[in-house]
Amino acid sequence: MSYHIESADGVMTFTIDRPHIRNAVNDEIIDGMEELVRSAGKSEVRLVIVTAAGDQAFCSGGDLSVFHALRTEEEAYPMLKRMSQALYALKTLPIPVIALVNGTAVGGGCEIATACDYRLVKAHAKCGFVQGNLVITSGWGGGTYLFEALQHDHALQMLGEARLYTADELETNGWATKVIRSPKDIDVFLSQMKKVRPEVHRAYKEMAIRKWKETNLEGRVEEEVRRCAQLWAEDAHHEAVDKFLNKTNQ
Ligand SMILES: CC[C@@H](C(=O)O)C(=O)SCCNC(=O)CCNC(=O)[C@H](O)C(C)(C)COP(=O)(O)OP(=O)(O)OC[C@H]1O[C@@H](n2cnc3c(N)ncnc32)[C@H](O)[C@@H]1OP(=O)(O)O
Repeated sequence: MSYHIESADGVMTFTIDRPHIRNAVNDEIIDGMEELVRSAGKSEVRLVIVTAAGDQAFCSGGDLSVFHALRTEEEAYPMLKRMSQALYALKTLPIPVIALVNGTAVGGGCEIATACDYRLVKAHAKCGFVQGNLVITSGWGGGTYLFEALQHDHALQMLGEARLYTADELETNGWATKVIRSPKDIDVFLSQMKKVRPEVHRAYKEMAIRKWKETNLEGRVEEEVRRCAQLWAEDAHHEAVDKFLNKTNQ
């Protein structure tokens, strides 16, 4: 199984489990994300954690060895759309959602983390919206969410530079809620949240969701998905992915 969903004490944890391929997202993980957002709707769940197996990677984005078979805009769009819908559902869950970024997050991995309310980033993790190196944009809604989360110039810079940022840089630009230097830091963060009753967290999350609905967040994500699908079909994108898969990009 490429993922696990566990529940304890009102906390539902989704773990991507493909460490050999840096926790890249395949169709099964998209199934899992859909299962997560369905299950997390239950009233006994008070917060969600999204993380991954091992300490090397949180997620390396879409599994290029699988999704490179999608050649045209018409073929790429359904995959991008489906994951974007799962992440929109994750983002608009009526409870806090925490990305526990246990290692490197790139491409769609950064999009998953950006769809969450909080990003707890382990000190050794490097993260970046590297899609530009593949001559595409973000395509799961993460670019749109980044403009919501960060000051405009910091978001545009992170997307446009297409490079890995250190955890300290991510704290400075506002992407990391907190840099995790020891397991105790996670416990402190969670116990502070648990001191406040779940209905209060829900009420605050409703405020954010109201704003996102009023500003047509879903429609803006759809534009992002469509633009990415167009770029996906270009030769320059396929050549860049060929280079990555054939290890000839250095
Ligand atoms: C599809 C949606 C789109 C979006 O909307 O955003 C995307 O997500 S596009 C994908 C963007 N992702 C990338 O470009 C990731 C590229 N990967 C890397 O840059 C690096 O692998 C890493 C994540 C920085 C990790 O580096 P390192 O620790 O040095 O590991 P390796 O590079 O040796 O990787 C180990 C192994 O895993 C394979 N791998 C890694 N990421 C992917 C991936 N996204 N898809 C497919 N395969 C991936 C890599 O090829 C290695 O394979 P082997 O050599 O066969 O062991």
